[in-house]
Amino acid sequence: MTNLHTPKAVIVIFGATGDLAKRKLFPSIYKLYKSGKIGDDFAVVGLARRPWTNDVFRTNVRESLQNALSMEEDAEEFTSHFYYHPFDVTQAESYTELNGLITDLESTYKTDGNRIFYLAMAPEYFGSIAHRLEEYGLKNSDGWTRLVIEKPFGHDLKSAKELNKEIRVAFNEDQIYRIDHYLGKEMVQNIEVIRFANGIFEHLWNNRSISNVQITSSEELGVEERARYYDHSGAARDMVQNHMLQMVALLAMEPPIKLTTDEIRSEKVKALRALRQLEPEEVDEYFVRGQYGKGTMKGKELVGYREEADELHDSNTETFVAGKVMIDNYRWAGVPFYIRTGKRMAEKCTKIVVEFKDIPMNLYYKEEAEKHPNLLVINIQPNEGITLYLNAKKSGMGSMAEPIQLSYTNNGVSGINTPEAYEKLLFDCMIGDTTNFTHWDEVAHSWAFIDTVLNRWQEVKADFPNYTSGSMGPDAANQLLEKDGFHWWDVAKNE
Ligand SMILES: NC(=O)C1=CN([C@@H]2O[C@H](COP(=O)(O)OP(=O)(O)OC[C@H]3O[C@@H](n4cnc5c(N)ncnc54)[C@H](OP(=O)(O)O)[C@@H]3O)[C@@H](O)[C@H]2O)C=CC1
Ligand SMILES: O=C1O[C@H](COP(=O)(O)O)[C@@H](O)[C@H](O)[C@H]1O
Repeated sequence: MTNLHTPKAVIVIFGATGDLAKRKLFPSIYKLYKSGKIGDDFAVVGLARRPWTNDVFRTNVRESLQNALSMEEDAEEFTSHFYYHPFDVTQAESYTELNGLITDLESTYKTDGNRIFYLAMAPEYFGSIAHRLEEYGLKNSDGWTRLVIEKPFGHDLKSAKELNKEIRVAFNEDQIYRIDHYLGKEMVQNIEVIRFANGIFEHLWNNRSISNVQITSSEELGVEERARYYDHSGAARDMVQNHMLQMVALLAMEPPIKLTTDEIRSEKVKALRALRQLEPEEVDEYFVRGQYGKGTMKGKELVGYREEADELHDSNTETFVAGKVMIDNYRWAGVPFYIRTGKRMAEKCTKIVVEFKDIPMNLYYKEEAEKHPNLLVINIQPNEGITLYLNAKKSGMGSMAEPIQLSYTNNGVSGINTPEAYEKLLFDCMIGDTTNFTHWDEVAHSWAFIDTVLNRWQEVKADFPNYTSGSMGPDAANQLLEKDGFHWWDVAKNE
């Protein structure tokens, strides 16, 4: 299966017995293998403390493939590339042994000394692992070495800076792959193409033609098994600082002069630099937080966030955020970007609605009729596609108009939680393409923006719970738009 162009590497997964490895990473590597994107010149080393053997690990990998991909077929050959090494990241001697194991595998699998260190572990270990990889010579191979870091990258700007400093002692910026899995989603990657490969949009993509942009990423799931992590994080850190602001950057950036990593990242950074920094007293005007209470979804009674686990009984953590983000530059002055994300909402859906300004005089609708501005809807998940909302003449007599839709559905429609995004990002990492990973400057600007909101929220206790499970969040999220004369477009997710 190997050909000259398939990348070769030993992939070392720190935290290989954990949830992320099982749900996302193993299925992604398998899909790359099955599609021939990676050949036979690879090995995966799984690290974690529990005393597993290679056989136990391989069984675990097979189970993960069965669960994630509902596959029946035997994956014996694939899993033979997987090796398990009991390992405590806090123990120095572990690293020397690991180096020996990797070196042996490099000669067995002819991976040219290429090494990926994937940190699928709690973030408090990121800095020390990077440091020890350097200290114990694991970076001194004949090939390239890359460090993949999961989120969260810090808890605020200060801690993110400290973490970055620690990592940068051992790795250069171009060796660091900070994962934001939204950047691996097909339709998120499509934002750039829709914008810059279509003359009709680029002319209109500014404050003269667009009245507002709405980005929603709603989840039906609650906090699940992640109460410890989530309660320390909350929706602003978990979703807004990274995924939501990355989507804002892609929608707002200027066209890159070339499709190179540096040019694209530099345009995204410029957009993030232009985010209007709020004064603490402005936060309540621009941002709304929420926490889910009990409710019903699809006929099932659900408990509130505070009842999900004992330690959450008086939690002040937000499970919902809506915000108005302003971008103070020539293109976007005066155009609000509304963002909204939360858990236990009515549906699992991520979509972007670009609302165009009304024409000055519309003779084709009755004066009192509801307005039908043109909308461009980018459906990111669960279904993938674009819909353009236009107005056309009602068939028959007269000249009255009616709203119509032009829709494109992506053929590669994927279900929720498929490993697709990780598959693409892992491959990008193997071929050394950092475009769809977040550069430090993007992380820093996003934290600087969100820190103000979080600091304000820390000062003032919220009146939680304030939305029902199965709803679209607190009323205040609707009022945020209503006071500007807009409303959230409830466009169906299939369109
Ligand atoms: N799960 C998800 O859907 C997502 C996770 N992430 C991020 O991915 C990372 C991992 O998350 P997740 O898989 O959910 O976490 P888990 O808690 O499920 O897994 C943690 C892993 O770390 C290992 N581990 C813990 N302490 C040590 C140690 N001292 N030495 C060696 N191994 C250790 C555990 O194994 P053992 O106990 O055997 O040592 C386990 O394999 C986190 O940064 C998270 O924020 C990001 C997005 C989504
Ligand atoms: O990063 C995260 O994302 C998921 C939502 O991802 P999606 O691909 O299913 O939209 C979210 O559930 C999780 O809390 C967060 O850490």
